[in-house]
Amino acid sequence: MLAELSDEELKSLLSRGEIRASFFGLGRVGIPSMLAWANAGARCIGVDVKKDIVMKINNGESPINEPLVQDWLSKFVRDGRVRATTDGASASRETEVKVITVPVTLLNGKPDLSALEKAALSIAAGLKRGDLVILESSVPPGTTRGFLKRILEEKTGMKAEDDFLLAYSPERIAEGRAIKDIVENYPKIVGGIGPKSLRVASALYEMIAKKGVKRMSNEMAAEFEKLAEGVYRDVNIALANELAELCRELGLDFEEIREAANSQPYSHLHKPGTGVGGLCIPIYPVFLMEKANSLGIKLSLVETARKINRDMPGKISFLVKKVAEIMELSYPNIGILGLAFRGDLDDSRLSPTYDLVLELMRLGYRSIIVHDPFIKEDEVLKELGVKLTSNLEEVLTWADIIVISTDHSLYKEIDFSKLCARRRVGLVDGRDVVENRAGCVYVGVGRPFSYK
Ligand SMILES: NC(=O)c1ccc[n+]([C@@H]2O[C@H](COP(=O)([O-])OP(=O)(O)OC[C@H]3O[C@@H](n4cnc5c(N)ncnc54)[C@H](O)[C@@H]3O)[C@@H](O)[C@H]2O)c1
Ligand SMILES: CC(=O)N[C@@H]1[C@@H](OP(=O)(O)OP(=O)(O)OC[C@H]2O[C@@H](n3ccc(=O)[nH]c3=O)[C@H](O)[C@@H]2O)O[C@H](CO)[C@@H](O)[C@@H]1O
Repeated sequence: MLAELSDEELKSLLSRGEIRASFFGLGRVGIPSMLAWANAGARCIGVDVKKDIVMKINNGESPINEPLVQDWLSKFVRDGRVRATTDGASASRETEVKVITVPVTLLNGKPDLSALEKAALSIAAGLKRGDLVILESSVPPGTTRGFLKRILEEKTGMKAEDDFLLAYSPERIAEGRAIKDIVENYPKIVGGIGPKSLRVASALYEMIAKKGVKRMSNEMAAEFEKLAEGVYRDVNIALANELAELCRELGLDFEEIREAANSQPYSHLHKPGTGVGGLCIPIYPVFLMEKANSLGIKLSLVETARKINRDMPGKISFLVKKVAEIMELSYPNIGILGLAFRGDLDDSRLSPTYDLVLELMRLGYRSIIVHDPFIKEDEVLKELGVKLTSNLEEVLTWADIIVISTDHSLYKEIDFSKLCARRRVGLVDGRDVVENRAGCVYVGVGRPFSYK
């Protein structure tokens, strides 16, 4: 029984490979999380509903593009330290620790806990007295002590904290540096349903996160902390978007203002852009607003910020319209650079580029091609009848107006002034990343129009 062991005994068991852990949800968070536990000594069983992911992992092949993941995965699968299955109940039966990293997103604007429910039922089917369950997905406050605890207790007849341990610990990774974020970059935030759960989960995480553990007063504080991190970002991005528009209309470069303002430690102006995508930042504010509304509280700043960011693709589409008018083009060929929601990733989930395409279509533009260096095909664009290409030259020579939607490093290397010397090109810089733009009909999200 984990709760009967001291912190030292727990750590020693983990490092000696005598603690078995299962991971429910083998995605961009779950795989790095599982590998970080394996790296600390755990014997791991990954669980996913997708057979192809399970098969790839058992073949030592990473289903995701993340630094270190392929090396660590092949090593730990070869050592027998990591394997995967679709059978969650058996994985739960065969492990003392169960970590949940399934997606918790939105369905019709409301929190969607369906994947969490399925994972909880699988875990309950194999939950044993003394086991530890840890929820790592970002969730609305109260999900662990309400939704998750209820399923686990009802299905097993056991009591959380008394019979099995239950903790919440958010994954704070950023795709592209997931393993380093877990193992090196940040302290692990841990909250327990009770003191025993907190102590055992913290002792184990201390073996994984070099920056140690921040023990929270309870599991809801840990849930809330994670959402607060994300909402801080969404609100600050909205502030940047609002100030950038004013700078542009005043003939100022917001990038210059931002850099100067941030030269003192109390200003952290964020970057303006085409919008806010990914499975985190656009979703966390909704979790908090939903909870607040249920208590009759209005988070008006959070709500306003979300609206400002949601409106960005529309604002960018109007800049395209303005550039087309300056160039006297009624139906320009529009090349959008970037489908991924953030630079140098192959993840397009909730990408603002989708909304940008729809807004341009709403303005009557139909001749649109999207470029992305990392994403080869996309169902949504296919359904919209919009071509996706990885051939940058094709787009740069075809487009009358080029829109930078994602801050991929590749786009910062393009010499747009050379391109604009050859022919008249409009350039809408949705991420204010273009330096050499002389000769283009240019406007940035936070930079004024220039035609020379
Ligand atoms: N992606 C990020 O940058 C990030 C960062 C921090 C936190 N998070 C949180 O982590 C969660 C997961 O994000 P992700 O990017 O890893 O998602 P993902 O879509 O990459 O991976 C989720 C995996 O879970 C699997 N799955 C779904 N239902 C399942 C079930 N019932 N049992 C087992 N597996 C199941 C899916 O098949 C998929 O492989 C998010 O909801 C978010 O709250 C994400
Ligand atoms: C653990 C976790 O949840 N980690 C999160 C993860 O978040 P993420 O992977 O979703 O990436 P973000 O960087 O937040 O970008 C989201 C969208 O916002 C746009 N954006 C961003 C900054 C800006 O100044 N202006 C913008 O317009 C950007 O283009 C993109 O569309 O990593 C971040 C650190 O990278 C963390 O802080 C954040 O908690």
